[in-house]
Amino acid sequence: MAITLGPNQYGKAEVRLVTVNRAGPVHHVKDVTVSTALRGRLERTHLTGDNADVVATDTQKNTVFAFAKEQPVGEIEDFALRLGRHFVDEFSHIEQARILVDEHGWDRIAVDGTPHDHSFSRSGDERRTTAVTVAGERTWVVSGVTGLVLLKSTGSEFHGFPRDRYTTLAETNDRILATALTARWRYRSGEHDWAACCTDVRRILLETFATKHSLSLQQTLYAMGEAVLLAREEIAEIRLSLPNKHHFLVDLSPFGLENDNEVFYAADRPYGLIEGTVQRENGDPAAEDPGLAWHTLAAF
Ligand SMILES: O=c1[nH]c(=O)c2[nH]c(=O)[nH]c2[nH]1
Repeated sequence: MAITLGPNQYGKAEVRLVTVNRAGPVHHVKDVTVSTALRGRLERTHLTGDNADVVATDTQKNTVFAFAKEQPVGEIEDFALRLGRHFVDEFSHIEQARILVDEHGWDRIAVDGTPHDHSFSRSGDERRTTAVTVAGERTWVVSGVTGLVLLKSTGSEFHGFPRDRYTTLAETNDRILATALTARWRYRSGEHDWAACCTDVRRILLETFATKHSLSLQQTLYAMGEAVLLAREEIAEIRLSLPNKHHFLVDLSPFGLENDNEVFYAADRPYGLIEGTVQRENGDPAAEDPGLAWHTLAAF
């Protein structure tokens, strides 16, 4: 039986990088987590242990820090594109680089109502993300937000689903709808105003979640994605992952109390997980291989 090396990649995962711009008395902090992954002609190290083609993961990590000094990090998409291009251009046996960057937000602490020059509080769990793939001359940018925790206390129903002998869920015309949203959108090829687009996508996602009367989380998912694609020409497709953070009405009848949709048990797990892609019908002719933009390795 012949055995061969399948798809592979390697890199440094989760480099924690913080930069401080000290150009003036008002400091600016950039806090990111960077993962690099390189692919290419890497048979030699796997098959023989000859490391002549291996850009050490330690070197990859150092490159992240050096790049952050040589030029301001700027938008995470631009930083990832610079890093990815460097690895592919610098090393002939490296054919693809995949750079993931998550940005952690810091808010200025207000002192007597005035934003402080150099003191910050963490913005919360929400993060802006990007996944850049550089393959030869081509690049793909998939950006997103994750950890966006949302809740609406009414305006959500769920009924009409099939009932079999295992079904116990009550139909409802008024429930809490809550989620911790992850959205990732693939840009059409080209340079875009990454920050402005991200801000607008986030606004659209929130406004649609708030205003769309929901008959299912699936319907809400589609409405959110559709609204983004209608508003932002530069986005080819958007993928959404919406855990259904169930809020169960507590039975207060043992205590002689009526629960008028006011007291809930917020369950931790299990949770429904609703995921989907919203895309343009005629595809994105600019992207020859959109799959490359998304995947890690099939096996992982
Ligand atoms: O919006 C929902 N979609 C489902 O598929 C589902 N399934 C379930 O039990 N509750 C819900 N809610």
